[in-house]
Amino acid sequence: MSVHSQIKRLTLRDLQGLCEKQEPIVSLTAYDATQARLMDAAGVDLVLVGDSLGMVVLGYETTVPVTMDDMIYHSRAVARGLRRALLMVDMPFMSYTSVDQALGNAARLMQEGGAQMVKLEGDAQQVAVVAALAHQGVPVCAHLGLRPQSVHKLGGYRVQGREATAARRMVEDAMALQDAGADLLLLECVPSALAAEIRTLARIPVIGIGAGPQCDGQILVVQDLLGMTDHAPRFTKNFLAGQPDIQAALAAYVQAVKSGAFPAPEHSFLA
Ligand SMILES: Nc1nc(=O)c2c([nH]1)NC[C@@H]1CN(c3ccc(C(=O)N[C@@H](CCC(=O)O)C(=O)O)cc3)CN21
Ligand SMILES: CC(C)C(=O)C(=O)O
Ligand SMILES: [Mg+2]
Repeated sequence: MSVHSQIKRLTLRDLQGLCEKQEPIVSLTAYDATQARLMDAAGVDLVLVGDSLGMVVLGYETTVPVTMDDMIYHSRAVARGLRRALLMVDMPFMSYTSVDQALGNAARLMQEGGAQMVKLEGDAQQVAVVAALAHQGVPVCAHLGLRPQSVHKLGGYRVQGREATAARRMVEDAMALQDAGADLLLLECVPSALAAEIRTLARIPVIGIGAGPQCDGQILVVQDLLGMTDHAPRFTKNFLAGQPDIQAALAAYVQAVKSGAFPAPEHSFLA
């Protein structure tokens, strides 16, 4: 056995273990091998090749134009940079409209892209797809709240679940996706109290972005953390400010999430 195989690759069970120990799961997006290598070394637990790459890497206005080939190209690069972190990859817009299509595309993300888990934006409509993936042994993260692939339907990137009926529906959707076999929930742009309620009810880890401090883990887009984006959403923070280099910024983010210092109230939506 070579010395290079000594570092253990995290698994879904390890993420569940962190959750049970109440140790926050630290997650970031990555789009290339250099980013992946640096965040892996900094102790990031879960790396997402997000379809946000359409915006922050490719310069589109939304994530809608992103293709399966785009996702696989970047996943392969990120996979080469990781030794410890678990690799999750987004299923892009319209790549999971039926069970058969979702199975075929998840297979490509795992076999060609090196994904250990896939993520899809969903509500109760995606229960059959999540169940089919789970039955085939594909770990799945269900992304609720603000679902950027629906931006043209939503009419903008807004906080979701502010009204009582929408909040109720989100709780029901989260439970339905969990019961269908989802292994993780990701909540984007939801009031902190709603995220806390879903986390209390869920028996699987809940990762938040703009979902307040009471989640089992936190995720950010790496360009926001490094202060590279034009108008970063308010739930982000520039962790490079005051740090000498990118390694130090990544270490500061890991420390801030593990200690519970991030997100602070100004990064959260109170209602
Ligand atoms: N750089 C970047 N960071 C992200 O977090 C991100 C992307 N790109 N692209 C894909 C989606 C789109 N996301 C976004 C984009 C904008 C807002 C935003 O401006 N939100 C308002 C909230 C408005 C309200 O109160 O309803 C904000 O002020 O943060 C939120 C999420 C999150 N994702
Ligand atoms: C913002 C995260 C959760 C995401 O889905 C992405 O980067 O595409
Ligand atoms: Mg995404």
